[in-house]
Amino acid sequence: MPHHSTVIENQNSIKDEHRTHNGIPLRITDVSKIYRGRTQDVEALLPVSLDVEAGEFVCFVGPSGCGKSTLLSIVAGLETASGGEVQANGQIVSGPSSDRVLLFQEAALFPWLDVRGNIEFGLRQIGVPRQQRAAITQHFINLVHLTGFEKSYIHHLSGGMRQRVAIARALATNPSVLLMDEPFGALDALTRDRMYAELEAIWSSTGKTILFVTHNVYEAVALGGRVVVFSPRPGEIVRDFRIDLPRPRSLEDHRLVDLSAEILSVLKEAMGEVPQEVSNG
Ligand SMILES: Nc1ncnc2c1ncn2[C@@H]1O[C@H](COP(=O)(O)OP(=O)(O)OP(=O)(O)O)[C@@H](O)[C@H]1O
Repeated sequence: MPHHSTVIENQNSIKDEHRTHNGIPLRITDVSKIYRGRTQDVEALLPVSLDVEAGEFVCFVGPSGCGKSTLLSIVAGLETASGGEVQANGQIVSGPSSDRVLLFQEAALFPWLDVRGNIEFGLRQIGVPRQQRAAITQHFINLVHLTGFEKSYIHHLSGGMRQRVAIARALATNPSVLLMDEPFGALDALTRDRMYAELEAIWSSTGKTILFVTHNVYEAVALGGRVVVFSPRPGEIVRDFRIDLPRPRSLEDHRLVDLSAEILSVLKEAMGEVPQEVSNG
């Protein structure tokens, strides 16, 4: 269980620990998945292997139905693998853990609680004393730029603000891994662009390990230190790109745009589409 009294004071040392300690908090080894149905089975994932280092930001891109969400759920411990295993900090994952938090497109917040109540919910569950709870909650409200909205109810917030509440709630219990399944998929383009900058800043300041699923190659390149490309179902990894663009990233950076185009053409090739430039050349 994370040590909550240190969450705020040691924010920097937590970050340093993640950065300097080059451990492998996530090791995915030959993980495959077949959903067994009454009439037919669905082969969702072929054996997939991936090591993720502490503090890495890894994006998964691939066509709809290629098993990205399935893999994320297996890492979260919410779904069991048909073959292979996931290790988190050296332990085989056999169920959910407060150290690996999953966030979805629908922020899944409690409508009967205000922003503060939502963010402190998890802290209450694990018995963090009131005063400490209040301090940790306020810290994360400030971090996601919701200062002044502590008493707002969820239905009064925009989609982007809801996602920020969800991120703050996930961070409050100090997990080492955030698993994000298309968290910005339902947002308008402008809000989405703002959320990229916010998430990048949050990641930089907290040093969390992030696995981020998206359909959107541009989003993956804007955020990820790695972009892992999946083939169509049954999904397997076709490429693992390192993205060395400087941070904070500018969405107008032509290198970002060029790299997105390159990865998109790899994705299209995996989908059996011949990229335009290639067919013309
Ligand atoms: N519980 C389930 N039972 C049966 N089949 C499932 C189940 N969950 C997912 N599938 C199937 O497994 C395949 C992979 O699904 P998954 O949601 O992991 O893909 P995805 O890449 O995340 O897709 P999307 O980007 O559309 O969310 C799909 O064909 C899906 O229909």
